[in-house]
Amino acid sequence: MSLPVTIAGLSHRYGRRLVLDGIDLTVAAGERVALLGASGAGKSTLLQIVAGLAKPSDGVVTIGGRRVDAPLPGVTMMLQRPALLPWATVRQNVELGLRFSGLARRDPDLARMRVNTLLAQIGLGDRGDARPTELSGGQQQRVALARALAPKPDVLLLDEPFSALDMGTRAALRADVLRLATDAGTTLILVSHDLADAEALCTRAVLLSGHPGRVAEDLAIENGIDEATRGRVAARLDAA
Ligand SMILES: Nc1ncnc2c1ncn2[C@@H]1O[C@H](COP(=O)(O)OP(=O)(O)OP(=O)(O)O)[C@@H](O)[C@H]1O
Repeated sequence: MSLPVTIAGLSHRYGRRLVLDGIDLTVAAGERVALLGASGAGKSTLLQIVAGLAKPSDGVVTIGGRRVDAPLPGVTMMLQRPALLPWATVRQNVELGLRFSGLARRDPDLARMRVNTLLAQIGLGDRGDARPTELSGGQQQRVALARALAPKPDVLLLDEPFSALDMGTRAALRADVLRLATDAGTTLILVSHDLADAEALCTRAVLLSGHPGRVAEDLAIENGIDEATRGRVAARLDAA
């Protein structure tokens, strides 16, 4: 299942500093949207609020009609650094996603099968017993992706998940995310300051201008973008 995300009249302050101002944004069920903006535009703050990890100063976020004021089941987040448990195996790290969802307890056989399938899909079918430290950075990020996708989330939130990776690994992981998210019809919100990430994964790009972050442009990108738009977006992303 996939669910719509609605952000209405959202503003956020850290202390007295306004970092997000009057954000209105609706992401349809199954839609894949990139949130782009220069460093400090408030992208991560907005994603954390959508994840229920922070409360906005003003405004409301709903997912599937349900108001978000704490993390909701069915919503998973993947960060720039994989944050795997170093003492647990690759398999146990992926299973963790299912413990939170309750599937591991309800149906251990199905849970085991799902973990095996995911490990095979990310090319680590034979590394389930390895520790994260025995894997490369790209492989660790794949495990984090498998963990985020294991509970078959309705909404997947990605915060710069590719930025620590080299170009080859980045392209491969983007392809993994795209395949797994489209197969499941997952609603996806990707935070990035890289237009190429957005073009690889998303059908729509929302640009935040900075200080405070406001929606500056909302672009359909699924059929590519023209050079003038590309230049304008690049200039905005470079603006610190
Ligand atoms: N916990 C915090 N306390 C105070 N200020 C914060 C906190 N987190 C972020 N900020 C500030 O809020 C603003 C927005 O930060 P945020 O991390 O959301 O931006 P971003 O667009 O994700 O940036 P980047 O691309 O560099 O990660 C920045 O000016 C940042 O310094």
